[in-house]
Amino acid sequence: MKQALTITKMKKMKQAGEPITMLTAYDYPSAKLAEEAGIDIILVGDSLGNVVLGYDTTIPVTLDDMVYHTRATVRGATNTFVVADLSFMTYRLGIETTLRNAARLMQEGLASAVKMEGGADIADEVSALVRAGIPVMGHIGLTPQSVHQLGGYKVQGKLPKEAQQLIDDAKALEAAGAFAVVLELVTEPLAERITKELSIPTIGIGAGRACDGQVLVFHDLLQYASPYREKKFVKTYADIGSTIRTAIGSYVSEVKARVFPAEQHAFGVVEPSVEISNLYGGAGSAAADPQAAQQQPEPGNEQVQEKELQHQGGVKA
Ligand SMILES: Nc1nc(=O)c2c([nH]1)NC[C@@H]1CN(c3ccc(C(=O)N[C@@H](CCC(=O)O)C(=O)O)cc3)CN21
Ligand SMILES: CC(C)C(=O)C(=O)O
Ligand SMILES: [Mg+2]
Repeated sequence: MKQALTITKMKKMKQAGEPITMLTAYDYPSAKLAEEAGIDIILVGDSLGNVVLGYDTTIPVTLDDMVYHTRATVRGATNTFVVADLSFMTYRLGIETTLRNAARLMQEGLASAVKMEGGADIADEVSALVRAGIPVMGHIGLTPQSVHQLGGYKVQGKLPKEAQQLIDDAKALEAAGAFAVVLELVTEPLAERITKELSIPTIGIGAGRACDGQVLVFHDLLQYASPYREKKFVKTYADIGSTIRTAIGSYVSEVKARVFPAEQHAFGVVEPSVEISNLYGGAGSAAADPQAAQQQPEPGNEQVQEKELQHQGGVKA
């Protein structure tokens, strides 16, 4: 069984130029499959608000939602480094609240680390968590919890002033002790520059090819009923959405047409040829006694038959 990644090994991977792979997953089966596929890091992202809870944004996601999903995810991926998002406002109400909330993700959710959106503005919160032994992954660029402030899900850092702010934010996170930084929806040249200037790994989503790692959302890359499946930053690796839709459609048609359930899916249906031949000690004797072979057991008589079988077995032994 492979060993879970550590934050020390992630830094070594950056130095060695070995890409780090991260995938969001929100529950037991998706985490299990991601671990089996060899993913380096699982992120229990607050994007679960969009893809599994059906909200328009990540803002309604609560800390309870995150704890619940993190715990389920960790149960499915016991040998993978699991990072959990601190949800909207859970790290903006002071250091003490931030520590308490992150502690819940670690103790109740069993996460290995937390992620939070922001740069220099949350450096104090980041360093307080790190001092408390909680590894922190930063997240800058498009920060979806601020979607209303940003005016939409747009590429960030296009203007020189904005780009400089993002570089400063990345450095502030590194100085505060973050072990990695997610760069979301920033231009490739900016992501390259930040990646070069940091000693900690950058993990990109819609941030181009130069990052030390990449992250995508489970439901996006698998086209699993995701609202973001056709975006430029996503690549579709499978279309399980249409596989599921087609399969459920077949189930519906077969039930409507009384094709399913068939005889093999039902209990207590006796196939005389099999049962009777067993009763008389093998296919040969059943064939030798055509009257016995035709004998139909009465419905609900299975128990009696089973006793007879046992008796036969006892006599033979
Ligand atoms: N399923 C899922 N995947 C995600 O990647 C994701 C979420 N949910 N929820 C939270 C945020 C929202 N995200 C988004 C949402 C929309 C765009 C988008 O429409 N981008 C435009 C770029 C617009 C521009 O050029 O400025 C695009 O066409 O890709 C990007 C990221 C990323 N995050
Ligand atoms: C897209 C990633 C970085 C994220 O924060 C999430 O899935 O919530
Ligand atoms: Mg998130």
